[in-house]
Amino acid sequence: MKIFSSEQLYQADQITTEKQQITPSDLMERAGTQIFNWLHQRMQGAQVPIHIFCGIGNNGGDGLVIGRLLIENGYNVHMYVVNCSDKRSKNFLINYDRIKNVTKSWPHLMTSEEDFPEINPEDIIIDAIFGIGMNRKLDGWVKKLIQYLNAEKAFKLAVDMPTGLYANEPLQDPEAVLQANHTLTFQAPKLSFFLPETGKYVPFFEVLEIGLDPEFLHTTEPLAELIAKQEAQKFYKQRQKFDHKGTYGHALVIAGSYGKIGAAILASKSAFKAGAGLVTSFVPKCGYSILQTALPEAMVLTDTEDTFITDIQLNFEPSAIAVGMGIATEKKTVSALVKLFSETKAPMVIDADAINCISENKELLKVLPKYSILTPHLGELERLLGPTKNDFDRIEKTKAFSKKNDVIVIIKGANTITVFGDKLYVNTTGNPGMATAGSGDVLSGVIAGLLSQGYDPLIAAVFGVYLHGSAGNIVSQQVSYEAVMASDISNALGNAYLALFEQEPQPQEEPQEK
Ligand SMILES: NC(=O)C1=CN([C@@H]2O[C@H](COP(=O)(O)OP(=O)(O)OC[C@H]3O[C@@H](n4cnc5c(N)ncnc54)[C@H](O)[C@@H]3O)[C@@H](O)[C@H]2O)[C@@H](O)CC1
Ligand SMILES: Nc1ncnc2c1ncn2[C@@H]1O[C@H](COP(=O)(O)OP(=O)(O)O)[C@@H](O)[C@H]1O
Ligand SMILES: [K+]
Repeated sequence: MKIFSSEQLYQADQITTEKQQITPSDLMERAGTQIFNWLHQRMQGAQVPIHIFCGIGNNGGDGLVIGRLLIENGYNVHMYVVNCSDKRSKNFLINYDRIKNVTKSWPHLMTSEEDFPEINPEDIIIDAIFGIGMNRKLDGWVKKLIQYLNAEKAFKLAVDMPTGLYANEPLQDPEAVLQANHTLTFQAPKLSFFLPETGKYVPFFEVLEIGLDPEFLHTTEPLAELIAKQEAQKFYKQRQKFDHKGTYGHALVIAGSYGKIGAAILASKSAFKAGAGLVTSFVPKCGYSILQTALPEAMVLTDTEDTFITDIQLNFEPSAIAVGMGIATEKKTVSALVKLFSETKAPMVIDADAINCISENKELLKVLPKYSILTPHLGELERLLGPTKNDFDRIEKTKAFSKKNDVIVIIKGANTITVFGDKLYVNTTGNPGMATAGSGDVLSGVIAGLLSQGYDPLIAAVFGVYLHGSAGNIVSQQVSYEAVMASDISNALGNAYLALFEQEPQPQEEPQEK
């Protein structure tokens, strides 16, 4: 699914009205009707008080349409206009006028704190104050209204976006954002829903299609691409009957130091689980017996040094490499990386301490192989790029880094984002159970396993992140978030592949009366 910017959505709006020969207020009617249908299906006429707060722009206009339809269908509706400015939009005014046709009680005009209504915990609040058109900080009584509503226990439903958030710009005032329980967003999710500083205000959302021009939606390069099952399925390469282990490549995992050999085990095992034909682990000498015991399927090569990596000597040509998990940042390790980066032709995943080595020794950037995949968590990323001001600044700096160095960067987190030049891929799988030691090592192994099977680096990155998160979801459903361990995620990779083509359970039909 595509994530469009607010500018693109305005453009889509305009093209749609032109091509479909409808008025903007017809489009608003569609949008409001979608939300009404959503509510009506769930409420079935229940007389719960619904408080609709409408701004003075088109988001407010949507609120007025929703209110009108609810009133027409006999719901218990209380409408308010958050009258913070005289500049009411044309389509707000059209729908303001239409309210007259369905009720004698005109929406309550709010102009100060004194107008804040009483709301009970069982009531419903609909936030149609601002949507994608918010263009400045909320202040004065409007900010107080948001805080007042946040303090209420009533269920809060946001129209298009929670008021106070921007679609694709950083948050200005965390104390002036509506804490919506649910958001119904039009046509495409917004980038801010997926970033840590802003996404926390959008715990649940659904996309409601409003019939924007399909050609525009199809042909426009989006701000980002959301990767869910439907997208992930397209990446999968079917195995052929006469394939043999050579077909799936020989992955090399360079990892571990004294006390951190587990990183090499987790990554090597995950490369196998992702489908690599052969896996060799390169570790300091101290890791030899540990690896041979823990993972008999892997071949093991060792450094001359006992406790850390100093010189990577190979006796084969790997088809993919994952390097850096638990290798520390000793000077000799940095030299070994310079040599590896300069000489190796295989596609590479660069993780953890290998990223830290780059941050501390910028000369490594000069030899970074093209299309390498870097997999930093936020701490590693800040070390690499320097401090960033906010989530959006971080994305822009990562794009610049990716372009300058011709690499793919995976920003790991709740919604991991893969960055390649200006392209962004936002992952939808994963859960807080995966915030556990070693889960990053598993991801590096998975991506190396995909690379070794011949997946293109960008696809290996995006697909690997999806499968890894999916495995994490499968495990957490079995054992709880708390009990997820990295080795469980690795073990669940097989189920993640199977889940890729599993049919979703169909909703049970209501029993029919005879
Ligand atoms: N294609 C789409 O996405 C569609 C969008 N529609 C709705 O239209 C919304 C966008 O409408 P608008 O562009 O009118 O924008 P909004 O309704 O979000 O409000 C913006 C208006 O309020 C003013 N304003 C902005 N920030 C303010 C602040 N902090 N304090 C006081 N005034 C402020 C602006 O000058 C502008 O007039 C969407 O979010 C959606 O709800 C639908 O009606 C139809 C289709
Ligand atoms: N809250 C979360 N939701 C979803 N995924 C998460 C969450 N926290 C962590 N993860 C995932 O777990 C992995 C953690 O990686 P990392 O921090 O490198 O772990 P380690 O260094 O212990 O191996 C990443 O893939 C990240 O996206
Ligand atoms: K809103």
